[in-house]
This record gives sequence, C-alpha cells and structure tokens, in this order.
Amino acid sequence: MGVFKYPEARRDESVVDDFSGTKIPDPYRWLEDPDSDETKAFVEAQNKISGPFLEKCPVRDQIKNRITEIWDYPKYSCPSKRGNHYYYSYNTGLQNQSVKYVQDSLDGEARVFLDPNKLSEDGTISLSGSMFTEDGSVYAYGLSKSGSDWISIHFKKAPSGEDLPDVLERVKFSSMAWMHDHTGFFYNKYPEQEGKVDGTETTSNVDQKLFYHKLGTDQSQDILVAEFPEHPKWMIGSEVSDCGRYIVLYVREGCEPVNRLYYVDTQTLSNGIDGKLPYVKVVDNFDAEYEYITNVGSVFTFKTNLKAPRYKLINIDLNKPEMENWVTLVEEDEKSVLEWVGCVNKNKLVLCYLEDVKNKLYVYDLSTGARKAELPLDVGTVVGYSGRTKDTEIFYQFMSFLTPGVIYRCDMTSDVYTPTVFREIEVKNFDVSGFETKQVFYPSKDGTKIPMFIIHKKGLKLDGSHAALLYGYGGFSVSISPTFSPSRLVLLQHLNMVYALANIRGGGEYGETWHKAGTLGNKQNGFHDFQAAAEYLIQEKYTSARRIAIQGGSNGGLLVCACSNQRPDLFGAAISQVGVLDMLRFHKFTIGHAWTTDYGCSDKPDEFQWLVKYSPYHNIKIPDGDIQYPSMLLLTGDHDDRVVPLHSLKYIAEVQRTVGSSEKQSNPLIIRIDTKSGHGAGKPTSKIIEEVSEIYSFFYLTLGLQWED
Ligand SMILES: O=C([C@@H]1CCCN1C(=O)CCn1c(=O)c(-c2ccccc2)nc2ccccc21)N1CCCC1
Repeated sequence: MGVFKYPEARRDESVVDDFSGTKIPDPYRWLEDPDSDETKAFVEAQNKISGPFLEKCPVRDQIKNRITEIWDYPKYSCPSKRGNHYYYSYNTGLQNQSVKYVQDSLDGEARVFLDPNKLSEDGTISLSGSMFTEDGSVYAYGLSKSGSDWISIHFKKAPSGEDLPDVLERVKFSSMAWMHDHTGFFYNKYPEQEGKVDGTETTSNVDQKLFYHKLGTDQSQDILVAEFPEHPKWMIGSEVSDCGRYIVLYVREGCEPVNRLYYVDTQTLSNGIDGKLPYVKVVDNFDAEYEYITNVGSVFTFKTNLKAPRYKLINIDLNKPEMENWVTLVEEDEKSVLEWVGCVNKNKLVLCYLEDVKNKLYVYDLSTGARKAELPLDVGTVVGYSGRTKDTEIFYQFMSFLTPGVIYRCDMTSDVYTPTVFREIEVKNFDVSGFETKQVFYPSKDGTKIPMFIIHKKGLKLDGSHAALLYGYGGFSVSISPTFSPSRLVLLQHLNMVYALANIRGGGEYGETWHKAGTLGNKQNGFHDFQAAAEYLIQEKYTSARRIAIQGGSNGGLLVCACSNQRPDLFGAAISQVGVLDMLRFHKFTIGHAWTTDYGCSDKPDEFQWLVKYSPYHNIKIPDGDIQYPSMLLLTGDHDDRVVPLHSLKYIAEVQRTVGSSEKQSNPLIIRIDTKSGHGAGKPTSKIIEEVSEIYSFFYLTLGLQWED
C-alpha cells in the first residue's frame, strides 16, 4: 500500500490538562462532542477512507457469502418453565433478532410469544432484560434501540402475548423484580437530564434510583422506594425472595464484584409499599459480593467471595444476621471458580464451576452442602441454564469451539441424575471434524503461566507460515471460555488462519486473585500476558511476527491498542472494537465512572501515574528503526453509550497524525463508525455479518492471505 492520505483534523494545542503538576495536552478534545458539525465531518471523512479501502478486498463477496451460509443454522435457547408453559428463544438462522416462543408442553406446538423483528424494519430494536411474574401471568421486558443501554420496559399478558398499556421510560442498568401479588414491579430509573437520551449522548449516569410500579397505573405514579443522593455512583439492584416475603437489595458502586446487602421483610409493612423501603442492613460495606440463591424461612443462602476469591456458599439466618453466626455451606474450592448456582426442586443446588477455563456441573444438597453428583460435560462451556427453586427439572446448554450447542434436560426429583439430549444444534454445510483444539499454558514476562486455547485445521504444518488471530479481553473478572463461532470457521477453513484465545490476567478465569492481578497498578500484567501469547505462537511456529492479527472489544479494545503502541514489531494487524482508549478521561462519560474499580482514576495522583503510562491515546509514537505500526482497524458505533465513540475518534486522529504521517508507515490506520449501532448487545444478525466480513476483508488485505474454497 502507498502511504495513506489521512483527513486533516484540527489540533487544538490550547487544551492542556494539569494532573497535579503534570501537563497533558488533549488536542482532539473537540471530538468529545458527538453533535458538533466538526465531529460529524470528521466521522464522515474517516468512513470515506475506510469504506473504499475495505471494498478493495477482491474476495469480499466470497467472505460475506460464506459467513452468511455458515451462520444460517437454527439457534435455540434452553426452554424455561413459567406458569404452566414453556418459553424459549429460537432463530431460524439469519433472523436479525431471535424470536420468543411459548408451548403448553415440551413437545406441544410452539406459538410466537414475542417477535422483536416486528418492532423495526432493520432489526435494530432488541430485547434487553425480562422477568415473568412468579405465576407466569405477566411478562415484563426491556427494549433497546440501536444498541443503546437505555431501555423502555413493556408488559405482556402470558401466555397470550396480549400487550398491556404500561410503559416505563428512562431505564438503564435495571433489575426487574415482581412482588408475588403479580402487580407490583421494582425497576431502576435515572433522573431527568438535559439534552438527548437516545444513546448518542455522553452524559454521566449518576443518581440511579429504585422505583415501584403498580401494574395498570401511569409511570408518573411510581413510588420512589430507594435512593442514595449522598452517593451518586451507587446503583441499587433488587430481588424478591423465592417465598415472596422478602425484598433483597444489592448496592454496588462500580464493577468490582462487591455489594452492600440490605433486605425488607414485607410482613412488617403495615401499609404495603407506599414509600421508602425500611430496609435492614445485613452487610454495609463493599468488602465482598453476596448473591441471593434461595431461602428456607429466615435462613438465606448466598454465593460470596468473602475471604474466598474463588467463591463459596454461606447461610445467613436473618434472625441472627451477625457475621459470627454465618455458616459456610459449600467451602471455596482450592482451584476451581464457582461461577453460578441455581436452586432446584426446593432442596437441591446446581453448582457450575470453571476449572482451567472449562465448565463442570455438580448437584449439591441444599440442607447439608454435600456434593451428590456430577453432571457429565464435554470440554467446553455451559452457555445457558434454566431451572428454579420450584421447578423439578433443569435444562442446560453446552458449547465449545467446535460444538455449536447441545441442550440437555435433567429430571431433578430423584437422587439419580440422567441428563438426556433435549436438542442438538447442527451447523449445515460445514464439517467441524477437520479442526483440532488444544489448551496450552505459556509463561508470561513475569513467569506466570497463562492458559491459551489454540484451534487450527487438522494437519496444519507448523512452519510459521500461517497468519494467526489472537483474541483477548483481560478485565472485570470476565472469563472467556470456549464457545462456538460460525464466522471463525471461515478464517480457519478458507483463510488458513490459526485462532488463539489467551486467558490473560484481569479476567475471572481463576477467580478474584486472577482478576486483581490484571487491574489498577497491575494492568500492565495483562498486556504482557497478551504480548507473551504472541511470542509463544511465533516460537512454536504457529505463525510469525507481522502475521499475527490481534482482536479485542471494549476492555479488549484497550488491550489491542495498548499492545499495538507497546509492541508494533509483534503484530501485522490490530482490530480494536469499541475500545476504552483515553484512560485519563473515561470516567467522565456515561457509566465510565463504574470502571475505576479496574482502572483507577486520573483524579488521584498515584492512579494517574498508572494510567498515563499505558493510556492508548497518550502513548502513540513513531517506532524505532524500520518498525511501523501494524495495520489498524478501529470499529465503533454512534449509539455506543457504554464506551462512547470519542475514545476511538481521538485515538485514530492522534495515530494518523503522529504515525500515519511518517514515510515508513505504509500499513493503514483506519476507523469505521457504524450508524444505529451500539456496544454490541442486541446487534442484529445483518450488522454482525457485515462487521465480521469487514474485519476478515481487512485481514485479507493486510496479512496477504489467500482464499481457499
Ligand atoms: O461494560 C463495561 C463493564 C465491564 C463489564 C460490565 N461493565 C459495565 O460497565 C456494566 C454496567 N453495569 C450494568 O450493565 C448493570 C446492569 C444491571 C442490571 C441489568 C443490566 C445491567 N449494572 C451495573 C451495576 C454497577 C456498575 C455497572 C453496571 N466496560 C466497558 C469498557 C470497560 C468496562
């Protein structure tokens, strides 16, 4: 490629911030206003470069057609029993949104209950959160537009699907909980704010409140039942106990897995719920996380990480709630992480563990905490589960790199557990037997062993000649375990790439110790882990330097740009999707303030020192010698109000000016800003396929790949 001509972007040298004495220029501050003509012109100019560049890919149509072909297979969720009916989601293959069906029995005829595809021409209205009443007679559900975190809550009668008139607006990051009278509903709302509320604004989300809605009334009559005006960052989750008597309140102030724990015994409310809840504080600190599992009378079971970074189960009797009376029901495992727990058949617990990044499922006795059985699973991930305290059966969905999905059903009424295959999801016209997957443990810069999955065509010659795609995330205790991706198979089959997934520190793969080892002042550990993954792939001859593409989204987008800045010599291509790239200002926009639990905050001098060292926007420089930056493609969307697009706009402006202007930089440094598109959740199939096709076209153009039919 010849050296690119990038659009001129005004540099406002007058904007310089002072971080307790350290002056930091921010010449592209003006890009933080999404509505200014100048920003709109910048976005248009950037898309005018990236669009034509990607169009130049000679096999773009083969790529898109093959991805579409492989994607077109039926996808099901686990069925859930609500009232006397079963509900499940189903996508025939290429539908933009999955459709919710209802059946009177597992093998009864399925009727459409909710079809989000009917709500918009282009599939950009998606379902975001839902909750049936305890008797399954009413269904509350959230709708998101263009991928924004803002939702409106609507209601349907079940199983008829008849719409009810109630609509709740200004909802975001909201719990949904019904009182067992089936007419009272708890949800979260933000105060009225100046300006737009459509997901293109960057306004900070603070002062979240908990409201109580009586079905059949107008939202203006809703009752404010909890708020913490003295703690603007606090967020209030609510849950109604299985018995219907108690309201459990969770208070969080960030993304750390920790919460305060309050409850209300509704039998003490002589006038019902008519104002602020008189909650009782069980835990009034942020030392640990407590998640309600079930209760038998006043004895409550919680999943917690209190002095247990890999989690455990405890019982708290509300009649004697002091910590000295707490009882451990299931001890922390010495290696595996307890990921989630479900109570079923009133007296059993299903525990899902993560052991070396693979899931294991067990049945325990609720009253004794004894392990009773293991539910056999292949090597992979449990991606779906249904089964509640009052149910007598469970469903769970298994997936792995090469298994598109198997749904199991297990009767839980006896002490013998014989799961049966309820549904096997098949990919049409693709033979997955031609690939192999392995898990390796490679040393990072500090010697820590990091797990990594590697997949490639069987019999691939490991001579360093193949391009590789290395994916990572590394934050917020998120564990990335093996799941099936139809589009990935195109890379492996037709572009002969190797795929690697590195489980770097900052994730939750080995519990909170693993998470903490990749956050705050240790954030660089995750970047070193990712760079070491690339070095391992090179030394083991899976690929070679400059033939590695790195890809990550959100916190993973930060990872990709930080690693491109730090080791441009290692990578040939970098895909950063909806990345956090200005680490000195992220906390000022939408929900960014919640991420200081992983990143810290530049308002604090010692934390500023961590952030300024790796912040992608602030660490762009021309590499030494004849090294150039990898080819970079940044992707974001105009309605991304989780990670606002300004991060990617400012980074691409700086990298095009600082690096793109250098004679030796022939690799493209481009960005594509999509419209009616957000952070990712709820993205319609058509947009997903378009985006993946662009990414693969970018790989083809920048890594010199060949298409093999
Ligand atoms: O998106 C993120 C980080 C990491 C994963 C979750 N996350 C978030 O920002 C999650 C945002 N968020 C939620 O979405 C919900 C929520 C509640 C009920 C229903 C639905 C949502 N509750 C929250 C409570 C406290 C703090 C954040 C919360 N990041 C983007 C880039 C860096 C981190």
